[in-house]
Amino acid sequence: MGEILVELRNVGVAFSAQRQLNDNRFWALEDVSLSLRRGERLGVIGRNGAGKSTLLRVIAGILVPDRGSVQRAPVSCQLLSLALGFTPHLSGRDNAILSGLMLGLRRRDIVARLPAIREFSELGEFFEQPIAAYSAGMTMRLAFSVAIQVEPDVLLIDEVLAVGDAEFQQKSGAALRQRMGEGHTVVLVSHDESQVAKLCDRVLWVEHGKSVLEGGRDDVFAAYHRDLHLGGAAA
Ligand SMILES: Nc1ncnc2c1ncn2[C@@H]1O[C@H](COP(=O)(O)OP(=O)(O)OP(=O)(O)O)[C@@H](O)[C@H]1O
Repeated sequence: MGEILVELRNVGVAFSAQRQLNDNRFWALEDVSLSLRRGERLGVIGRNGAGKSTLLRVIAGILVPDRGSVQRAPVSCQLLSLALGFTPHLSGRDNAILSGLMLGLRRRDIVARLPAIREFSELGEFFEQPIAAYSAGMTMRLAFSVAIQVEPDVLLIDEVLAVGDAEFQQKSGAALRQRMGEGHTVVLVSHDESQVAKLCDRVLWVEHGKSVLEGGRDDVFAAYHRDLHLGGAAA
């Protein structure tokens, strides 16, 4: 087994906006523990609002938990999410450079990869346009192209693969499988079970901010389906 890259112990995250509305703090994550090892392909499943995106942000180091602990080896983590990351008034090219810089690459190394990023994204002239003009699908193409070329140690994917058209979905899925085959570490949040089944071997099921079950893909899916069938007894 690979070394542990990120370890979460009994992590909880409360959001301040909802904290101010009433005295009961709202815990988007209540108690999640997880060890992510090098080369692992982990899927995260759970119903809407279960805390999956919040969990990815904790793994990425964007959110600092309000309780519990996070230990991270010195690795670069990139979060692919439509909800954050890009600066709207900058072009695709400049956003790609910024993303690379934030991942710790040297500017000249990022610049050397720009042609490949542009080509993979298939954005053409839009690559030079402010991304405020992009559709959700185009933003996803840019984010995915940067991630696949910049090669973070840990790639965290939040529901973005479903946004592209069928052709780009196939291409990004193939690139991801190749990346995974090379031993890269990936965490994928998705409601698309076939996507998770294709790309991940281990699955974490999260419900109401708590980890319910973590293990082999088939076992966790079987338990999740039993629970859905019973109307959410585990939740
Ligand atoms: N910035 C925020 N401020 C306040 N509440 C938030 C914030 N982000 C998330 N939440 C709340 O935390 C809970 C968990 O949200 P999260 O987005 O992590 O769930 P999810 O499992 O990814 O959901 P989905 O499957 O619908 O994308 C939800 O109730 C959500 O409304």
